[in-house]
Amino acid sequence: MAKPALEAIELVKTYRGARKKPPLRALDGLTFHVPEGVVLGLLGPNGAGKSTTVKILTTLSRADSGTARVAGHDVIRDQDEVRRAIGYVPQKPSADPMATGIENLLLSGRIYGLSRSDAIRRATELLQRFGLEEAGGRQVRTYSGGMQRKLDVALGLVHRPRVLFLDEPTTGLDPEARADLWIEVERLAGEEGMTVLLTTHYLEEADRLAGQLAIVDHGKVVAEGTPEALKAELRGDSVSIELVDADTDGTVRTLLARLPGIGEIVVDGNTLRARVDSGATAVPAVLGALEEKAVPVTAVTVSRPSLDDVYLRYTGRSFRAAESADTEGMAA
Ligand SMILES: Nc1ncnc2c1ncn2[C@@H]1O[C@H](COP(=O)(O)OP(=O)(O)OP(=O)(O)O)[C@@H](O)[C@H]1O
Repeated sequence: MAKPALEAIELVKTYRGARKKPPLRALDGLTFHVPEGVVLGLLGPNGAGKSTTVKILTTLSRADSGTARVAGHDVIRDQDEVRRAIGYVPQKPSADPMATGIENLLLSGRIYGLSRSDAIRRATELLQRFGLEEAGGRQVRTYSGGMQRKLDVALGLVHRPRVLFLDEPTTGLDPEARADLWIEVERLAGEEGMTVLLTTHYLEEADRLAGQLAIVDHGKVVAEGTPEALKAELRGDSVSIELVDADTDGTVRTLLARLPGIGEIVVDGNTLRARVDSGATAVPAVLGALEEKAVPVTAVTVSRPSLDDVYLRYTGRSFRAAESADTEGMAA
């Protein structure tokens, strides 16, 4: 088997609680192994522990326990080797907004020890590759969000790293800019054999880009595999029922649970989701039962298993519910 380019073994990280709050265990035995040339997607809602993992693997933070290796180097013992082997594109923009695109790239190249002429060559090459040739001479503050993000990724590539870390690379981008970056990430892994660790809370992004997907929940990897394999493990169909009124007393849930071939019923506001052996036979039965009890329904949809269903299976809640629960938690 090929040597893993990335390894995280039983990582634990606890943050001290702010002002009388209890300590927070951000990572709770997180483990994964990624072969060279693979895009690992770390998928999880806000607060799942994705950024903490990236910080530990990029030597910016230390785990309380566990080990991690990047390109064969230990993140504690061989920090310099790890830093040389990696490119890191943080969540927040990293380019100097007052400098031009080319100035940012040149500075980065010089910091990584390239000669002036090599730095110019590399900067020109990267501007071209990311379609930023024309904008290269302009101050970065005049760039669109998508252009800034492309420059951030270009900055992470100046020294030709073997492993690239992209922390939520497309958050806040419009669909077109997101699609552009997806193509670029695919090219890096496909044509250049680069190993990429990408964190995301977009199911669609994980589905499209991840050669290997790790679903992270409460600081642990709860499911791992290719998106296709994870979806294929779920047999049958998913049924989603939109009710006019939320099922606050659980009547509808109980009603559905009695029907044959229906399981894993989850209530999410006005929506009930369930797994069924066959959508074609389950839907008439569901509609009949609801009609009998005069429960008004807005819509019923049947779909093949999605990553959201995979998430639901392994965490017991839908991805959307996990995201909004976390946002509420943060606001409290
Ligand atoms: N420096 C810190 N001090 C205290 N708590 C922290 C710190 N950094 C992260 N946390 C907490 O640790 C948990 C995991 O955070 P982390 O940023 O790793 O999650 P994430 O999955 O990357 O989320 P997001 O998608 O929002 O970036 C969260 O509850 C977060 O509030």
